[in-house]
Amino acid sequence: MSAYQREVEIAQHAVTSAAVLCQNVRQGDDFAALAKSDNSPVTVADFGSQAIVCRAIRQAFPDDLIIAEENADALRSDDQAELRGRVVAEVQRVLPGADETQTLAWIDAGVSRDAAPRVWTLDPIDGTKGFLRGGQYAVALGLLINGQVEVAALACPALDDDGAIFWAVRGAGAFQHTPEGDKAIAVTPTANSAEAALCESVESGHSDHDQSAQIAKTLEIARPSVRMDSQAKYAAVARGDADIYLRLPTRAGYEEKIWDHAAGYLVITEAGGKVTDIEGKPLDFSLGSTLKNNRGVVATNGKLHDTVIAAIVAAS
Ligand SMILES: Nc1ncnc2c1ncn2[C@@H]1O[C@H](COP(=O)(O)O)[C@@H](OP(=O)(O)O)[C@H]1O
Ligand SMILES: [Mg+2]
Ligand SMILES: [Mg+2]
Ligand SMILES: [Mg+2]
Repeated sequence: MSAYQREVEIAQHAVTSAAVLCQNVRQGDDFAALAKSDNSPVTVADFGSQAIVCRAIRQAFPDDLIIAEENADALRSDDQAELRGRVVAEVQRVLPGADETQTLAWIDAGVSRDAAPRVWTLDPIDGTKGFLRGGQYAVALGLLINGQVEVAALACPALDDDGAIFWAVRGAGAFQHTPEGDKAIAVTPTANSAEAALCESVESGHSDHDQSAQIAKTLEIARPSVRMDSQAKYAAVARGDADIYLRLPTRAGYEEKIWDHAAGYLVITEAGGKVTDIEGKPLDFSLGSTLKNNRGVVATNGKLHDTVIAAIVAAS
């Protein structure tokens, strides 16, 4: 039996169920968002997905901690009774018999923020803006042991025709789930930056598009950059659809959240690629909920990594 076999099974199953909930919501006629205190959106599906995944982890590994993006505070308030009811109803479509008290408690199982020897990190919907605009989004789950990402499960429900599920175990490879079984995935062999495909966020507030255009020019990249929401970008590089993912800081002081990167990081790394910050420093997942020792993120097929970092240094 390979290491973390049970964790992989639970994680894959959890993100798959959560992806069903998200697609159910997206296929409905109303998936309006609530604005959080930082003005970013959160939807019925973000809450529902977090409930589904946290419940699965709680059941299988009752002692594990979970650092997840959302919490149930807003849902508990009297003026959000309607939203709360819709979240519970969506959870019940996937888990018949679930009640309101359980649903809110499952969501709040993800409120850990501190580092721990064994802790999961969950983004119930990464790319909520993509989810809302009909673009890409992901359900991203990672297991950190002593600050290292050991297990990842990444569901991209809007990728390909029927969605795609990726998973990885440190030292054991990265895989895409298919009806015929799990298929190992690998990055491209591209070593000439002029032939590379670059991807970045759709949101210019999340990653500097002007600077990436400048870097693409330095690297003589001929193709226009592919803009895509969520950690689907990590999956794209991991399976060779793209060669480079740039996430260039738009404002000083923003700390990247671990749930935005842990799963994608392991999937690319195990597919043969490389992930660092914009200075080429390894991402440090050992510091709690943010990557406070890093700035931005650069993911590549590995072969192009040093060239890309050099181009970023030259551009800044
Ligand atoms: N100023 C900023 N810089 C970088 N990332 C940011 C940001 N503000 C928000 N984000 C993050 O960007 C994520 C989406 O990434 P992308 O733009 O690649 O799709 C958001 O995840 P959520 O959608 O889970 O909130 C959010 O955590
Ligand atoms: Mg968010
Ligand atoms: Mg996110
Ligand atoms: Mg999110």
